[in-house]
Amino acid sequence: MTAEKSIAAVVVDVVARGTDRPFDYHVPETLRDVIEVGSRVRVSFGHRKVMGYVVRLSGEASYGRLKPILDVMDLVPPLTPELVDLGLWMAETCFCHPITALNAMVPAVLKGRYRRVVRIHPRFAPGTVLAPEEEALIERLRREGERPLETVLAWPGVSRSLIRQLVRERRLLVEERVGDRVTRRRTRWVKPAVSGQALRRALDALPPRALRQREILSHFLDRPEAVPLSRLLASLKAGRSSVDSLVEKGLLQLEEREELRDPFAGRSFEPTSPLPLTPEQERAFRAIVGPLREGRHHRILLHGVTGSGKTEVYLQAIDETLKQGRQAIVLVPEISLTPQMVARFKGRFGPRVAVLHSGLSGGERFDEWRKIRSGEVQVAIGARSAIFAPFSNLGLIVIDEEHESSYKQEEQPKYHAREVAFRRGMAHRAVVVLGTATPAVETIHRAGRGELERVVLSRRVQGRPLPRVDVVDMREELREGNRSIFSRMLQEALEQCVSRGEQAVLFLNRRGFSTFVLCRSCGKVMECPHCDISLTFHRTNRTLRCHYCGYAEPVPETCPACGSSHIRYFGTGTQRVEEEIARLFPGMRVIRMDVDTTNRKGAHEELLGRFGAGEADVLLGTQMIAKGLDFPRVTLVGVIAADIMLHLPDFRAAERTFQLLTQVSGRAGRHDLSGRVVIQTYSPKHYSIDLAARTDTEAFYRKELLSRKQHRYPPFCRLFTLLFSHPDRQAVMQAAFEAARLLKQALSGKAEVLGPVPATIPRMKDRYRLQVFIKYTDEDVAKAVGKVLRYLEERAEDPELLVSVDRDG
Ligand SMILES: Nc1ncnc2c1ncn2[C@@H]1O[C@H](COP(=O)(O)OP(=O)(O)OP(=O)(O)O)[C@@H](O)[C@H]1O
Ligand SMILES: [Zn+2]
Ligand SMILES: [Zn+2]
Repeated sequence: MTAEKSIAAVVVDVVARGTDRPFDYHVPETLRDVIEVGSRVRVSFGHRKVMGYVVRLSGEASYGRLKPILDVMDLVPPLTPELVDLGLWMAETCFCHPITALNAMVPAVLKGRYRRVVRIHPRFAPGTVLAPEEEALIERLRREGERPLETVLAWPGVSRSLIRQLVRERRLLVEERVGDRVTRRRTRWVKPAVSGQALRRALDALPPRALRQREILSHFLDRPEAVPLSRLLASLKAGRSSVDSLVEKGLLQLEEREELRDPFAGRSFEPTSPLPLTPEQERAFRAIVGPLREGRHHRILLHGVTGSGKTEVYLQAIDETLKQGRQAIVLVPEISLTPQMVARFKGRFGPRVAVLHSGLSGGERFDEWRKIRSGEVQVAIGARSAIFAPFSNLGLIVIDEEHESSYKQEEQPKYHAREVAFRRGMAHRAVVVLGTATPAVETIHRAGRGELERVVLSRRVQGRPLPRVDVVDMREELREGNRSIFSRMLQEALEQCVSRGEQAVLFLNRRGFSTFVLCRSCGKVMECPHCDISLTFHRTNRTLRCHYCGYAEPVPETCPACGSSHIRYFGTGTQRVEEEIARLFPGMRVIRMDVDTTNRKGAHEELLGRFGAGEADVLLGTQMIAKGLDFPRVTLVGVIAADIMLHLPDFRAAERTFQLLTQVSGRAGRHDLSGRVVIQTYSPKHYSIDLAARTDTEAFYRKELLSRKQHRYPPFCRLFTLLFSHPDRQAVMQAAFEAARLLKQALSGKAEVLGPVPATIPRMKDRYRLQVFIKYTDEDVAKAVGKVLRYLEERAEDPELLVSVDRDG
């Protein structure tokens, strides 16, 4: 009986006011066997046909007459019921449309694609008189069948008005088709079409000069199983025609098979076996597998210093997970999804691992995802969105470098992978492990309150010491007449390191260095005409670009404000440092890694490979080299300017600085050679820098928590940031002040409403931007905020007004 599947609640692929709830559809008898919660379906919505996801199946309708589900799009639903549930929860907690949340969980190629097709009207009246161009169009459509509208419009003599005319006369139909962008890779295979005996007879009957055909038949006599056509032809040096004639004779047959793309095809990974664990690692391992074996949801913070062997613990815990027939997800920040990291997982688990990273093509990503959905692989490793890997029996979720800000998505749905992991962990009774040397302040706070178990790895493996860290006060350097980017201490250390034949990593925070263009006569800084932000200088093609809207202009010869020709422009920070190294240390070999040198596919990997092979003395780079790297010959780490991030208007500035410095320092002396770190700064006394240098993690978290408590910031409250934007300054002011007033009224006594104040970038893409902050602890506030926003949206009726909501803590 499938009567309980007669009604489907569908979230449709339409983002508009009023569509943020499921709509009921009737499930025709014929589709009841295939439809499931999580299925993608085609439905009519208004006068359109759209894609949607089934979020509930039942036997009762909320309305009398319902429109039918037109089609179920996949044999296996892309979402599991658990993921559907997760999506609806995300929509609610992230203030986004359910469809936005559901779409975020499937590969991009499955998202709806809509196109219009032209075909001949089924009730086309023959015998009517047609103009020659009409005749030609109809004739061609009759031959070729239904064609996309754009294609038809490109045919000679066809215009929009001609089509409109024929549609009105009921000779043509223009229809909307809903599909996706899925492409499948197919290959041709050949196999015998007859028995071995028949093949033998055919072989005997072939004339001796039909050499290739004889060879092909002998091949199948020895090995009757199917082979890819191209492989057969290559191995026998035969041409396609020989196979074709055997197919024509009915001896062989061709078939198409679908092949899953393998982004790592043809690459071998050195197999590795589990290492004997250190006592600390052993304790961490037991903390994980205990609840894993009991099938109990549990949360663990694995707080281990850099180089303490966290990854080995993950690997062995995953091994245990697989032994129990369950699956594991490992999240790593995109930038540390390095070839080294991938090799460690592939080396241990081989083809049981799917890797999801942004370098894959849409098709490759889809295929990796299907291997997960079908159970062909049991481990998924990837960046943030891999948290949605559609496993059905998760045992373990690992989030490596859990403090990384990239785990929070910046666009809708604005989810945090950590919160999603906890929710999935509960649903599957899985263990969630957050691993890092520098936990997020909120994670430490949660551990302190017993919401997570904290397990510490306090030592590097094999008794390797943590590197010695020196802090250099750059103000002092200037006072003593050193105007170089390099302090004397860093210069000396670099020189010594390289002369010993060892390697150095120099780290530069990209934001820190002047990349803008300045007039030295009047002080004007070149700014984007659409955003209140200075333009960035790009040396390679000598342009000024806006990193927010993409605006570009050539570098001016003279100042647009005063006409002076004393224009000073700076290369990107890393380029400047590279030049300085060339000046100070002629002959030193440098590999530069920044957005400019790594935007080509595979460049990242290639540069790291060359550094690992000893082709350079210095690796110079931005954030992207801060973590995950493990090179035995690196003994010096230099931080060019540590305090840049401290001055960002962000309550996490100190936390981020501490984390970054600790992580970069961790790159030095990880193997037999001992390491050294030099941190250059203008604020050596700041606790985030001082305590990072002294590796006094506990003191840092104590101090930071105290400061957050005093200033009332997360984790001691939760924070909403509402961003209002509009092309008109007056309109945005009005909306933001009105919202703040309403919110203060609605939340009085329950939350603190601050603002509106101009956003950090007060104008972007020609839109003025204001922010309102809400600090609260009471969960009901979230609902009230949602209500006020909806009210404002509905009342404003101004399509130009955009409000975005961001939740923190
Ligand atoms: N039990 C062990 N015995 C010997 N070597 C080990 C052991 N565990 C890990 N190692 C080695 O120690 C090095 C550091 O380990 P790993 O990279 O796992 O540390 P980590 O804590 O993940 O580091 P980070 O957070 O700094 O990236 C690696 O080269 C690893 O192979
Ligand atoms: Zn000027
Ligand atoms: Zn701009």
